[in-house]
Amino acid sequence: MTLLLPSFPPVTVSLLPFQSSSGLPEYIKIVEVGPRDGLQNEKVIVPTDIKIELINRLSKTGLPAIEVTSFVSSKWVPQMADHKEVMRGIERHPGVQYPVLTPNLQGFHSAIAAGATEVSVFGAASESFSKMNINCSIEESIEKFEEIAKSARNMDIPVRGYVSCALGCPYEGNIIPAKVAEVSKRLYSMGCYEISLGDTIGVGTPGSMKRMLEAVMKEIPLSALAVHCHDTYGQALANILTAIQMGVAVVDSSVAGLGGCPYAKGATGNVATEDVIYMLNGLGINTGVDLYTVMETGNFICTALNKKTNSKVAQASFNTGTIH
Ligand SMILES: CC(C)(COP(=O)([O-])OP(=O)([O-])OC[C@H]1O[C@@H](n2cnc3c(N)ncnc32)[C@H](O)[C@@H]1OP(=O)([O-])[O-])[C@@H](O)C(=O)NCCC(=O)NCCSC(=O)C[C@@](C)(O)CC(=O)[O-]
Repeated sequence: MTLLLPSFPPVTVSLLPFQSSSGLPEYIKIVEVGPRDGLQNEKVIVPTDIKIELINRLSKTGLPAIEVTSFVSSKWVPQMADHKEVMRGIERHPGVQYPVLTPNLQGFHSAIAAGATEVSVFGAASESFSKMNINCSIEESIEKFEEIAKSARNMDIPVRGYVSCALGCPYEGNIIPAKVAEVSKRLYSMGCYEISLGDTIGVGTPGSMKRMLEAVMKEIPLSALAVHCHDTYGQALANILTAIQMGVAVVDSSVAGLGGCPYAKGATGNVATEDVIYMLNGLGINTGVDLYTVMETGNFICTALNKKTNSKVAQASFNTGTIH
């Protein structure tokens, strides 16, 4: 596949582990969700070899975690039907985590059989969204996640937990921070090592992010929190900055800003990994990720999908042929 990237010198990513703006984390872990969240909503089925190549390229960027696929029903999310092939086909790089989504024990067992070494359960702070997304109530979902957590513990498999609709729901609108804190606490108590707070439909603002995090931080250590922002209303970077100013040091993002949830109509892509890295580089925060290689990878997948990147940084770099 020909890369259309203009020829500019590889960007020098500043890796300054001890130099960060006052009060901000020195290192931010980026969890790349492009191969899963980024692709799950694509209408045309992406060939399995493209998905595998996307993940292999992302593995060479310095990203510490890449969400690979979902072990969900292919009737619900046809794009993820090749989960086994993708999981088995990727090259695994030392030091990179490759989590996959598992909604129930059936998905967990298939994931482990296909070679998964980390799983994520995905709950919600909205009853309606839980029902629409995984066909059960929040309470029923917790029971299913507890079964996964128990099996995972016995097998030494780390479990990450998502809480969707942390800043708003496509069906119920406003979600109170106390509900987000309650669901987060239950996931954390069952053994999820990290709770990723999802602004599923990208309606949050720095104000609502701050109020929600204040509530969750009363229940869960800051070190176990991540934010997962969609950019529907153009607030994602501002929301992430708010979260990291409050001490959150794990950020989910998607290469080229791909993404959207099939059960959250109208929600656009996740915040672009390129844009997050650019902002963090500017703040002197170390991510260990090479921006230029991520941009090349974004170009690869956008070419394969025949779509324009949602990353403002990649767009600006293509337009000007340079990067700052
Ligand atoms: C959870 C289910 C499966 C329940 O779906 P269900 O219909 O209630 O399941 P069931 O247990 O009644 O079983 C019905 C059929 O599904 C099969 N089945 C049952 N479980 C599995 C499984 N794990 N893998 C494969 N197949 C499965 C099962 O074998 C059976 O097959 P049949 O006998 O009819 O042929 C369904 O609702 C589902 O697959 N939902 C997927 C939802 C999804 O993937 N949403 C997108 C990800 S969440 C997200 O994007 C948000 C996030 C994480 O990014 C954060 C944010 O932005 O907020």
